[in-house]
Amino acid sequence: MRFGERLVKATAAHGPLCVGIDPHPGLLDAWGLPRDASGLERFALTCVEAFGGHVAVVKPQAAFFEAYGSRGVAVLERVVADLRGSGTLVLVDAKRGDIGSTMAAYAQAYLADGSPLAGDAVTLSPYLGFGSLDPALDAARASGRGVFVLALTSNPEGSPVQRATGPDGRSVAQSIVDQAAVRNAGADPLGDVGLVVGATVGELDADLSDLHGPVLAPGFGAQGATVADLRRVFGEDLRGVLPASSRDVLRHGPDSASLRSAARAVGDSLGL
Ligand SMILES: O=C(O)c1cc(=O)[nH]c(=O)n1[C@@H]1O[C@H](COP(=O)(O)O)[C@@H](O)[C@H]1O
Repeated sequence: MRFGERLVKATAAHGPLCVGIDPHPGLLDAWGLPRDASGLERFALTCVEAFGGHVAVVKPQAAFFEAYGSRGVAVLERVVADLRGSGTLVLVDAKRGDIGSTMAAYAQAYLADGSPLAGDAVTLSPYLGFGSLDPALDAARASGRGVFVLALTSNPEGSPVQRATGPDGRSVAQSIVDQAAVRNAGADPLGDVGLVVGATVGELDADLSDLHGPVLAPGFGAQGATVADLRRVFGEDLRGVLPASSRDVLRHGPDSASLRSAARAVGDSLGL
């Protein structure tokens, strides 16, 4: 089954919340874990126990694993495998983007069957040009996976770049939306090329109505965005929008039952 179809099924069963696994060093401290690969492993596997099979999508943030070298990457591989085994969709947040020929290697790592880092989808950065992502988009299509391309990010530094106007009068963000929409054309109910639009971005000034793809909306919780902000950004119809939260849920650890009920409470607060 294609990624878009699996996502629709997963959100129908569990609601649209995407929970992030972001093992910040400060969170390891707060959970009473050492700042090393063993602490990382305990943290990550507790998250797997808490969320696996209980939320639609889990998003491990690759940088926090890479920080511990090969042992950290091995933990990420285990997280990907265990979550997929539990039936939860895994969005590996690696924000990859490179010239096309190198992009093919990233696509092999994150989007090909048999690769230990390949979850169900990966985040991509389009700032070497949307077309440079083609090898990843092709690989995702071939293996039934998905991608989430940064369009309007949640950080304030993104805005001058992403809202800049190109020679054709469209904003950079709108041209990313439009190119993703071309890839999703004809997909029903949801295509496999998603976008990232921060819940904190305020006025959207981009038209998502032809996207036919999912939208990851990070910034919910710790970065200050609320349910009202989600509605301000996306309007009343939040179909296809996946609000994402990491620290606001993870601060309820290390008890896995408390983490799970925090995720449920945040999910319920969305009223979706
Ligand atoms: O692609 C992302 O996930 C992402 C895009 C964006 O615009 N802003 C953003 O915060 N993120 C990620 O979403 C997570 C947010 O974490 P919290 O602020 O703790 O909820 C981090 O892993 C960020 O890297």
